[in-house]
Amino acid sequence: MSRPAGGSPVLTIRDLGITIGRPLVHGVDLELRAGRIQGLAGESGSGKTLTSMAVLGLLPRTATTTGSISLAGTELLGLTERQLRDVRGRRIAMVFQDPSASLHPQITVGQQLTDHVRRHLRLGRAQARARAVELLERVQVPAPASALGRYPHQFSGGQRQRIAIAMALACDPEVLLADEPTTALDVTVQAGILHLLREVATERGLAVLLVTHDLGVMSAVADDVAVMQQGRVVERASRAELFAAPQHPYTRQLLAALPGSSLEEAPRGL
Ligand SMILES: Nc1ncnc2c1ncn2[C@@H]1O[C@H](COP(=O)(O)OP(=O)(O)OP(=O)(O)O)[C@@H](O)[C@H]1O
Repeated sequence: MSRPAGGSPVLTIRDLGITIGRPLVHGVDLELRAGRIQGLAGESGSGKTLTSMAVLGLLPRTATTTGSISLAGTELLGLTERQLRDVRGRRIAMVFQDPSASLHPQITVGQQLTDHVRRHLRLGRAQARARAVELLERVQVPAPASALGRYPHQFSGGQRQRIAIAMALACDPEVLLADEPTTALDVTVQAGILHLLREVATERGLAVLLVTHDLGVMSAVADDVAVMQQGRVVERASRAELFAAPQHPYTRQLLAALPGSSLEEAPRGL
């Protein structure tokens, strides 16, 4: 598949509004670019997950949306469920906080990976198996060929998240949505997963949206960061700018909460 050049826009969100009973997300603009990691930060309830669910067409039926979400020129808002199924998993993949959300507990890892690539890429059995081994190798799961015969619970949490990333990469998507992908993991394991996301984004020209409440995670890998508060983007900047000179009081407050932050003296309760 031909890939957009590094840095070119892949997914554009314009003036996104989401209402579920009441307005919850207001006028969000975001641009995901090939090979770059766009961070979306903000405290619990600020609208990060709703924004990424809108991209996947996974909002509750009672939700109404306004604005535009465009994937390489195709408008996603308003697609039928059938059309969305073609986009989801194949062109836009996702990784969640809990890898179990993407892995079936009673089906071997090999079966899940090969089913996924056979369904979406129409590969034969042997080709699908070769692709599964290659994917597990890429995400550095040890002994990939024998890993195919094991069940998700036979792996550690960090390895399970690597397998979930392999599933996400299986169909060579253009966009990866990662919602709190390291929140459930030990700190030592977190760094490895973030490093892997960084590598695959760069080598595959993948446009990544990294949703997290944790600015420590953000500072490790995001190229650009948008900060949400109460359903709005209140600040956007490159990672370097955001951490060196946060402009919005809410961003300063989030940064001050980081352990070892030099902003610990920043005003609170804003
Ligand atoms: N299905 C729903 N029906 C009604 N309100 C919802 C629904 N889903 C989310 N909300 C509300 O929308 C707001 C934003 O939620 P969202 O899950 O996007 O926040 P978040 O920033 O991702 O937080 P968290 O990190 O806790 O997931 C919250 O006030 C939440 O209560």
